[in-house]
Amino acid sequence: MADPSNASKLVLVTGASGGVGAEAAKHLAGCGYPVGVGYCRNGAAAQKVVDDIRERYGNALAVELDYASRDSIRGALDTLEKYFEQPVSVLINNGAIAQEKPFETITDDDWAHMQAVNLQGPFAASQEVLPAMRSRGWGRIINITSIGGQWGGLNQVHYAAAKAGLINLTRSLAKMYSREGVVSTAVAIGLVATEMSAGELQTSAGQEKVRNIPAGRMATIGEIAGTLEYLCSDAGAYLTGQTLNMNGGMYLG
Ligand SMILES: NC(=O)c1ccc[n+]([C@@H]2O[C@H](COP(=O)([O-])OP(=O)(O)OC[C@H]3O[C@@H](n4cnc5c(N)ncnc54)[C@H](O)[C@@H]3O)[C@@H](O)[C@H]2O)c1
Ligand SMILES: CC(C)C1=CC=C(C(=O)O)[C@@H](O)[C@H]1O
Repeated sequence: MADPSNASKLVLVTGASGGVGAEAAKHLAGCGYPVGVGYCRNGAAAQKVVDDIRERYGNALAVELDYASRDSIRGALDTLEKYFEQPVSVLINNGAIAQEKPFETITDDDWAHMQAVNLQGPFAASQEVLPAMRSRGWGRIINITSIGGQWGGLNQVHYAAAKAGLINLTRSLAKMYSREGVVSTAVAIGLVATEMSAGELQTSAGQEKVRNIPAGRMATIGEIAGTLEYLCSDAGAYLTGQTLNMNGGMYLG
């Protein structure tokens, strides 16, 4: 349900043209937050998310944001601040790439690009939003990470390493800024059916992985968005530096 006090808390969801990010953007708009819908390439899909939000809930704006470029991150934040007349109060670092390939064939460029998008991007975006959050004494940085970053990778070791880094970045941010009201958390997803997991889910190994999930199924994007709603709220203020395992029991660490 929409909370009127959320209107003064601008949310930016990166990589929100589809999948988890699009659902998160819509769900949080439904809670009364103004929402920046970040996209990297698919501007038309991001605009559809925005149109849907404007029709059903409130205000949203699509902004191009490529994690591989700090200028792009700065440009997106600038556009949002001008349009909504407030800085970003909730940053959801959701955008990411995946690349399935055997460890022996990962090149230096593959590794560097993976870290640039999946770890350096969230680092830079966090750095850029922090000054305004600190001066307001309220902020949320939520990093979408992966079970791969917890139990290690097999088919995408560089992805798993970047996602592990994101968990540690979350802890460091929490240690440094929670006292000032800027809370940092991570959500580690096990498996959810999106464009990212589509290839893996077509393989017999992927289907076996799903069969072995203790909950008996993958997460839904709605369940992940519901967790994000809690983390954005004031009720979630004391939950900082933690990684929430949205994995149906696949990993219990
Ligand atoms: N799908 C799964 O099973 C699964 C499992 C574990 C973790 N995750 C994580 O969930 C998050 C959402 O992924 P999804 O499953 O919705 O997949 P998705 O592929 O639909 O979404 C990823 C989004 O990131 C965007 N993106 C790609 N390159 C980018 C860049 N350079 N800068 C900014 N954004 C960029 C894409 O355009 C896309 O919109 C990701 O962080 C992913 O790592 C997903
Ligand atoms: C996307 C996700 C759950 C995932 C991460 C890491 C893998 C790996 O083998 O390195 C994949 O198996 C995949 O399940």
